[in-house]
Amino acid sequence: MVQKVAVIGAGPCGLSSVKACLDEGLEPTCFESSDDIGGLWRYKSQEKLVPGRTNIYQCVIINSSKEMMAFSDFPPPAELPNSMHHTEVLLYLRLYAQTFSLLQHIHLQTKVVGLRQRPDFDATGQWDVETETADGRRQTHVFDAVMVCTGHYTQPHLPLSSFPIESFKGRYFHSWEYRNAKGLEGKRVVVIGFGNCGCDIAVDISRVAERVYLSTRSGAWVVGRVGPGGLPFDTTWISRLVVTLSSLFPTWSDMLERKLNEFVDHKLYGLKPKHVFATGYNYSFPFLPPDLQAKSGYRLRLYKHVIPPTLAHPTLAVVGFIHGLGAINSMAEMQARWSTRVFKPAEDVMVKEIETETATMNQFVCSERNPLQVDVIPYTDSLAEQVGAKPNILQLLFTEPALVLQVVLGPYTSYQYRLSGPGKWAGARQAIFAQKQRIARPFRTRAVSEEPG
Ligand SMILES: Cc1cc2nc3c(=O)[nH]c(=O)nc-3n(C[C@H](O)[C@H](O)[C@H](O)COP(=O)(O)OP(=O)(O)OC[C@H]3O[C@@H](n4cnc5c(N)ncnc54)[C@H](O)[C@@H]3O)c2cc1C
Repeated sequence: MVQKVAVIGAGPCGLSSVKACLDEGLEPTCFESSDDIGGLWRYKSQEKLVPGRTNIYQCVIINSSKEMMAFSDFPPPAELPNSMHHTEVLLYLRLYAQTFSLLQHIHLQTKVVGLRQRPDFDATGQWDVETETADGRRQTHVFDAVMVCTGHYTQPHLPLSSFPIESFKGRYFHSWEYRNAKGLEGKRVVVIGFGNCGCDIAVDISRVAERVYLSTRSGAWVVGRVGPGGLPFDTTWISRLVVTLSSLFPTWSDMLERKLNEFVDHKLYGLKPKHVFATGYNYSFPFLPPDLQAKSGYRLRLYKHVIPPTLAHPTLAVVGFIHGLGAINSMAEMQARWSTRVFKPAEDVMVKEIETETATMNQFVCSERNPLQVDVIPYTDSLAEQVGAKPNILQLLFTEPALVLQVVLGPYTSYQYRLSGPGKWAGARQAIFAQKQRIARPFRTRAVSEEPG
């Protein structure tokens, strides 16, 4: 029977996994390679960047809302703004960890360097987890189950093979390295990539640079956080503007061969540009057994995006390795709750579902560049249904009409998944109306923006 669970990583997904284990009466031990919790949400200054670790830039503000980022049983304090700065997300995560006494289960500066099925895995489902502490001490521990919560923004994807970059004399770097616009004052900068990071960074640099070009392969809609007159958002069609050198030319490589030299030779603008590659990330699990590795750019073959279907026991869960429109936290929290109560249908059932789902998503949402996408609500609902936590809107309509209005008309939040079934939180109703209440906890702890990495 599963009792001892290793949780790898103490970012948002690791924290909610530790909590899910505790809720189910399991014994979690969380290994975190850095010296603090918070994962991606701990901003590190340039000199503290460690290859293989997640990073954010100084200006990161969440791209959803604080209610969408909330865990289902922990509404963010009313004092926090709707569009939280990364320091406030970190604060929220610290409060979450403190409130549910998660810290005592976390071993900091302890990196997982190996994960192997034990020789008697077919009988026991157990794993050998090899860890290394900051002072180089290695240890192997036996666990009944493992939850991998290591994030996936650690390995910058630099598409240099499409760029004759050797002939480019300006400076270039990936958004992973970007901290702030310092050093870009008065420069001409090309930001390549039109995702969240690309847009954020282009805006940030535009405050000090002489000119910023944002490069995209295709047009897109841009939705502002606040529109004119305080309306919630404003939409602007970004045509294939300058934005893009690549739109001037059919392919990216053409673009660089023909245009970059002009930049570099100062013919076009008379200044060397800088390039910021906001071109996404590769992913891998360096410590996983080879048969469970996935090729970058491919969807992992995981049942419910969590469990490898081919293992004799469902004792390995990958949490938070997907994304969709919205926040990761609530989806990942549901994955954690689901995997701690794991059940295992026959292998062929899992494989069939993976194939059907992959085909559907490839048709509508995913691409080779974006293979981790899911349809958030149906996906989270499907997990919730299996742990008995899917909200029954019809029933709620009679018992909690105000709540239904919030669930149906309000922002997509995770509170609705604590309304019934196991793990039901008595305060879920209050959580829905969290904006109106204050949390009786010291809120103004240290707002951390610079931390040791
Ligand atoms: C710039 C940027 C902005 C974002 N903005 C948003 C947003 O607004 N809203 C949103 O929902 N999401 C956003 N995201 C996505 C973000 O990744 C998730 O919100 C969230 O941080 C994922 O949590 P995680 O726990 O999976 O990973 P992480 O936060 O990356 O944490 C992983 C942890 O695992 C540890 N770890 C890794 N390997 C090991 C190992 N071998 N042994 C031990 N520990 C290990 C790491 O040190 C780290 O602490 C953003 C991402 C980026 C890059």
